[in-house]
Amino acid sequence: MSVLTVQSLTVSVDGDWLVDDVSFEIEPGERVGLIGESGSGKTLTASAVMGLVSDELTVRGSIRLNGKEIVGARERELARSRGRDMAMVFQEPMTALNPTMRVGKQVAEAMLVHRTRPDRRDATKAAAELLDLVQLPDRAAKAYPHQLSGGQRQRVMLAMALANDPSLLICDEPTTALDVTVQKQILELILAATDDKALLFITHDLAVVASVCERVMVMRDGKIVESGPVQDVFTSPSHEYTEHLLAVSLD
Ligand SMILES: Nc1ncnc2c1ncn2[C@@H]1O[C@H](COP(=O)(O)OP(=O)(O)OP(=O)(O)O)[C@@H](O)[C@H]1O
Repeated sequence: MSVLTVQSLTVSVDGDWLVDDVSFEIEPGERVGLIGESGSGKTLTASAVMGLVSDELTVRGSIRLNGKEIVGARERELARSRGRDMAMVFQEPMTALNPTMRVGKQVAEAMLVHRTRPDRRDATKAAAELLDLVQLPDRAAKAYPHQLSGGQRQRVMLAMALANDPSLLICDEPTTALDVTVQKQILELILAATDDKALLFITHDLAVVASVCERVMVMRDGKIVESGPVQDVFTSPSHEYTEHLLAVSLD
């Protein structure tokens, strides 16, 4: 069974279609890239999957995570899945981290809130192991977010996202704000950590898609205009918009 099945997803505001009849599936262990120019609807698609679309927008269609419907689900149900069955890493970790809590504690809290660890002692130990997994030094657990570099903060976000071993990980431009060396390290961590998971990876960077994903979907004006194996789409695009994206990325 697919981890994620999206069928005829639309997101609209006042009759404007921001996401327009989008359908796709992601299997366990599959890494799928979502590319497209700014404003094409990539983040909205991911937000709809996470059940995080703001109230003024209307979401229609079906999004099933491990068979469970997300569209129309109650906030309580969604909150139970978010951070446990599905997790998301954003471009700017500062907005997702609590500035007043040491990062080790934040990672532990991610587990305690979902009761995937029996007690705080156990969660603290697991948090230290996760921070080690994302190659942060031991002392990082005691740091506040502002005391870490952008790359280190993104490692914390990844540790938090992985804390409850979600079956779906969504990364939305996770490395865009980082320099090339750090970007490469974080991408390697994401690759290593998502071996058995479904990964939806949003980016502007086609080279990143080529190094991370097996399959890619190209979005334009809220629609998926082309999708397929990365190799096929990038070497012989069938849509003129994909050709355009490829040409722009080579500039
Ligand atoms: N709450 C909202 N109300 C109205 N329009 C919105 C809202 N949220 C997003 N949009 C619009 O929906 C469109 C798609 O936005 P989205 O953030 O999904 O684009 P994106 O492809 O992720 O772009 P970027 O790469 O710049 O992040 C944009 O035109 C945006 O202005």
